[in-house]
Amino acid sequence: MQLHIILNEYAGSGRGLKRWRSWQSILEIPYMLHTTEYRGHGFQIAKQIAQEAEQQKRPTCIVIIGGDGTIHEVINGVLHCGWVTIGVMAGGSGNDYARTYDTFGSVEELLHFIQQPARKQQDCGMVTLQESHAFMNNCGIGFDAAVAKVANDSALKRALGKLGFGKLSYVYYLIKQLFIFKPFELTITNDEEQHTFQNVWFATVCNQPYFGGGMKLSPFSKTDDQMLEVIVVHNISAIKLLFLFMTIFSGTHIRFKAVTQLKGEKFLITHNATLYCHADGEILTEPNEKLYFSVNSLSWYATKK
Ligand SMILES: Nc1ncnc2c1ncn2[C@@H]1O[C@H](COP(=O)(O)OP(=O)(O)OP(=O)(O)O)[C@@H](O)[C@H]1O
Repeated sequence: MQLHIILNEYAGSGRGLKRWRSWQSILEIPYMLHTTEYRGHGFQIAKQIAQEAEQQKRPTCIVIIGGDGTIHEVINGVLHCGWVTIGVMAGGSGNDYARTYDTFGSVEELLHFIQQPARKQQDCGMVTLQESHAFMNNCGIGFDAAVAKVANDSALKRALGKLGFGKLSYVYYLIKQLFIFKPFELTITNDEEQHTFQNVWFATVCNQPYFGGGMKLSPFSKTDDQMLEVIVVHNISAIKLLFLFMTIFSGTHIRFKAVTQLKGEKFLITHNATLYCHADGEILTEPNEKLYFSVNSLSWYATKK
């Protein structure tokens, strides 16, 4: 099995690079190292590796050292390539992928996989705006995407990240957005049924339970059931929303009236507001008044311990 490593040195404010350095000296098998040089580079590298694996019919493992954004890019590059298996060594800030999917915690675990490869076929969600994007964790519009957008663009996140407190910037921007964000009206069409919600803070479509660095937003989501769940948070004051966020860590928020959960293979979400949209925490820049969601069943392979 050919081994490629895709490293985002900047993930987790340098955590990815630190972990790779501790591995590098003891990884005594052949591998090819690719370092991402810009946003979107992970997709390009992975696509190239998948094309070569396909042409040469060669079993290939790509180990990603990075966070959810890098994983998102790489898996989008290898969808439907049966020759590639994705392994991850979590090196990001939020690491929601690593909370559900198997990851490598040591070089020994990676070597064991190379000797006896075991893998599992996984679903991903698809969101179509002008283009289609796959997401492994979740894709959402509204308040959470607005927080991600301002935090990711901020100098504060970079400064706190260097000190190891990157997550604090999200808390700061979350509280700030509570006073700025304007709830909106949203319609979800699912299996011929139409649901309209007023005063929506956010709507997130989930392929796995975790979101925002460990919040159990969609406790019943599974990555191999060919289904997606959408969580809508609506009709709640800003202060109560702050308390609701605290209950999301344990997954108990779904008991509240302000939280609606729908399950299906397909959803159409429409709105007329000006909103940000994210997929696995990466901001999508296309217009998003109409979002088509579907599940792309068993479309990629993850390593299995
Ligand atoms: N050399 C680079 N310079 C700038 N940005 C990069 C570079 N390489 C990758 N990126 C971008 O960095 C962003 C963040 O990466 P990633 O999500 O892996 O880390 P994180 O945000 O720390 O982790 P998490 O998403 O788990 O919180 C991604 O959008 C990725 O495209």
